[in-house]
Amino acid sequence: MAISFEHVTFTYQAGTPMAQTALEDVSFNLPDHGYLAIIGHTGSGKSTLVQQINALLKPTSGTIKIDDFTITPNTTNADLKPLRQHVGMVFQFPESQLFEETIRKDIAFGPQNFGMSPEDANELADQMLTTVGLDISYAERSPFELSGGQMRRVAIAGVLAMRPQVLILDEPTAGLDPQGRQEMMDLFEQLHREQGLTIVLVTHQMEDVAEYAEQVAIMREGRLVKFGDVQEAFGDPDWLLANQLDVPRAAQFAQQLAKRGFQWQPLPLTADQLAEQIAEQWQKRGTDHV
Ligand SMILES: Nc1ncnc2c1ncn2[C@@H]1O[C@H](COP(=O)(O)OP(=O)(O)OP(=O)(O)O)[C@@H](O)[C@H]1O
Repeated sequence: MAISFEHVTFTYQAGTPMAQTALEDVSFNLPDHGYLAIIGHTGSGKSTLVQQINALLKPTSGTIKIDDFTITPNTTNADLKPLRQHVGMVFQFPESQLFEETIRKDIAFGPQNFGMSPEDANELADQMLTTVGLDISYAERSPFELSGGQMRRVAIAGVLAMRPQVLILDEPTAGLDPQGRQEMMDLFEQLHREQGLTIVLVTHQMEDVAEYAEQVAIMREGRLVKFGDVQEAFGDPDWLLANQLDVPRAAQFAQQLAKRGFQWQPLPLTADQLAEQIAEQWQKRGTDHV
């Protein structure tokens, strides 16, 4: 699903003395099947922005378009119900929302709530369990017997069982160890690639942005200060540093090597990109010597 924001502003407790503007005149276009990372400091408006995409919050002014859905300040909740089915949201620590006695029941809860028969919902739950990389033998177990990372997978299976076309991930790897983090990010990459899911990822991990995202939105104090392809937006590390944002490690390393004669086109942002360009330049140097 393509997502566009046109001059979106959002104020918490608008019209009261407690009013707090969290988004200010935000506009962007994300293509269908995009993979967008949203980065920025604490309090810059990232969570508020993603909650507009599944219409948990409606704009105070401006318009949001998600495929054929249009959200304005006047859109009613009844109009938004079908949209919410298309947009799945994985909050931070989603495992805290597990509550059923068995894993199968927990995953099947959403689809059944939306009218699917228990048999079909159970079958779908088993499929989703496999999709998130858990064995079917887990289905009858209590979700609370699992490790933290496995519980998170069950919670994600519950979101996927609603068959969303957009998946919003708000710091989905928080609290996981490095291997768990990588496995989780690889799962989202697979869903994006194989099932064409549009992904919107809120993260503080620049390495993940460089490795997985295609587009990046950089927020500062409620404003969108940069939006574009990751390569383009991260191509100027000095700008990132000036905005107190981390530079991906591979790009830092590439900058050091630039002082020793390496030339980058474009600047490598991941270890793979760096290795590939170094190999090309070594090969070229070898040929030049001959
Ligand atoms: N429920 C709320 N009521 C009033 N103000 C809020 C509310 N939620 C967030 N804010 C304010 O809105 C602004 C943006 O907050 P938001 O949570 O969207 O930022 P964030 O970039 O997601 O931060 P973090 O990285 O800490 O999650 C902040 O100034 C915050 O204090």
